[in-house]
Amino acid sequence: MENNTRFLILYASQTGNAIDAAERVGSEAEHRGCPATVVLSMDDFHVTTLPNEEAVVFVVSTTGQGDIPNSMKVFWRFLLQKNLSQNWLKGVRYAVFGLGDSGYQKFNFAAKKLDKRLSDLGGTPIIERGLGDDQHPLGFFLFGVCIWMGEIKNQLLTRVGCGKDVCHVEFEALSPGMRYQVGDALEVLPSQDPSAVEAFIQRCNMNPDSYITVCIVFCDYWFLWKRSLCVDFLLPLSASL
Ligand SMILES: Cc1cc2nc3c(=O)[nH]c(=O)nc-3n(C[C@H](O)[C@H](O)[C@H](O)COP(=O)(O)O)c2cc1C
Repeated sequence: MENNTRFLILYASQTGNAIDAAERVGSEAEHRGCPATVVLSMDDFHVTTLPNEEAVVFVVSTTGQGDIPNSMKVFWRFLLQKNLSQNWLKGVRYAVFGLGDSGYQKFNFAAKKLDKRLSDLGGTPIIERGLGDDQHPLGFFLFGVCIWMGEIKNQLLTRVGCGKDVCHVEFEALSPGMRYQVGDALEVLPSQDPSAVEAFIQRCNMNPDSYITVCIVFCDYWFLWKRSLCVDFLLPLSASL
């Protein structure tokens, strides 16, 4: 992204999960140097100004029986107007991430409909839409944040709901000399921004050589999000976790 581009994250949530996901994307973007990241609920955004945006990430859940969240209703009604031209969103680059539950027949309908409409109005997808699933053992972030941030390709090979998930995952940054065999395990550790680590150490008045015990709290979706927060900040302080 250009330095002066604002990075807008618009969410629509019924019970709060999409807010957490949107804020997580926002903080990741800032962490990676995105200059102007704005996280907004859809009902706090003037939809008429959408064509002025250059980059927008939509984070929307599905509720009811394939329905959109209440906070998306005004936005969606406007987008459905027939008089909007096919070029209305020309120049707008977007990504859609849905939160849903494959136990419902209309899985992630809100995200799917939104993605199609944005495309029909001339928007350009930055990346294939991500569909989070409450049913997934790792929660919705597995299919979401990693894919959004462009780090890995992660494609589900098995059919949703078949009882076993097998994914095709591609890593771009493996060293060419690295040897591996079927069944080997690959550990992925987050890279650190040294200045953020230094600031954290100073703020907490810690000894940089000290060992830290990381306490991981298991509670549904918060697990991955809390874990990555801890690891991001604390890993460099510890030789082993
Ligand atoms: C009453 C209710 C209805 C739901 N209906 C659907 C649905 O039709 N399709 C779907 O994919 N997920 C459905 N879900 C799952 C939610 O989309 C999922 O729990 C999501 O994480 C909620 O995100 P939110 O807290 O941001 O609203 C439903 C959840 C609830 C509680």
